[in-house]
Amino acid sequence: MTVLTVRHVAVAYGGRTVLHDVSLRVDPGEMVAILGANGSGKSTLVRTVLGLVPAQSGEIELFGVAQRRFRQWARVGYVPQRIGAGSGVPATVGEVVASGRLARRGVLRLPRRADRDAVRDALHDVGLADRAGDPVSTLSGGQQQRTLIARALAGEPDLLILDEPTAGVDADSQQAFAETLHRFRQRGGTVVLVAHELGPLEPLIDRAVVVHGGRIAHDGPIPQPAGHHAGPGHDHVHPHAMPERQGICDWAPSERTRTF
Ligand SMILES: Nc1ncnc2c1ncn2[C@@H]1O[C@H](COP(=O)(O)OP(=O)(O)OP(=O)(O)O)[C@@H](O)[C@H]1O
Repeated sequence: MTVLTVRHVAVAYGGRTVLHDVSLRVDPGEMVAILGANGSGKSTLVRTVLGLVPAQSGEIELFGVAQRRFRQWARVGYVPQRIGAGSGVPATVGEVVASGRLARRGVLRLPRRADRDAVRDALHDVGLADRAGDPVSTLSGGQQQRTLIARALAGEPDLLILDEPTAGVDADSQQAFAETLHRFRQRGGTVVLVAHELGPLEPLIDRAVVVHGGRIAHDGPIPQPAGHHAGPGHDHVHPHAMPERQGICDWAPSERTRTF
């Protein structure tokens, strides 16, 4: 069973189509990066998967169930594009992370030991166990982002969807984040990650999907930015041999695209 299947999906905002005939499949345990230039449609794709934006046509399935019939949203953790976890909210780190348990325990039931354990483990996982009592506003941007990731992890999701989680995040937090995702995957989790730069996450990525102009331009190994032929990840994929595909974005697609 696939974790996520997107078939021939189109999405429009106010009559303007921004995703055209998008198909994508994510299998259990995979870590898939969605790459592409600003405005290419990456966030729209994940927001559509989550049901936050309606699809005009096509089909989406989560864990083998059609999205319109899917009810197990607690199995999906989502970290949106940076919103600033502390913006105007006087909550502590521990409170923000505990809010990630609500979908699991229900609003009307008091937290049980399993809830408290999940919050503690998630805080520990992102390296913020000693900051649980601090107001989120006193944290650095990277620590705030880690708080949001801990909130998603506290819900013990099977699928984690992250939109630009490391954008503008300090190197320490990026490294801590990579280790967190590695552990999540070792526990059997599946990850879909929207990113501009992969940085320390690159070794964890199984497959890259490049979105260009609202279409999937590549689905396969991580494309190496043109000119990086001597880089350690270079395996003789030559994007410059495909003039029609050059200049798509920072990520030059390779010819080894995956079809399904
Ligand atoms: N709520 C909205 N209403 C109208 N147009 C939108 C909306 N959200 C995004 N768009 C437009 O849809 C297109 C795709 O945007 P989207 O945010 O999905 O791209 P992206 O690849 O995630 O870009 P970025 O990296 O800048 O977040 C862009 O042209 C954007 O201006």
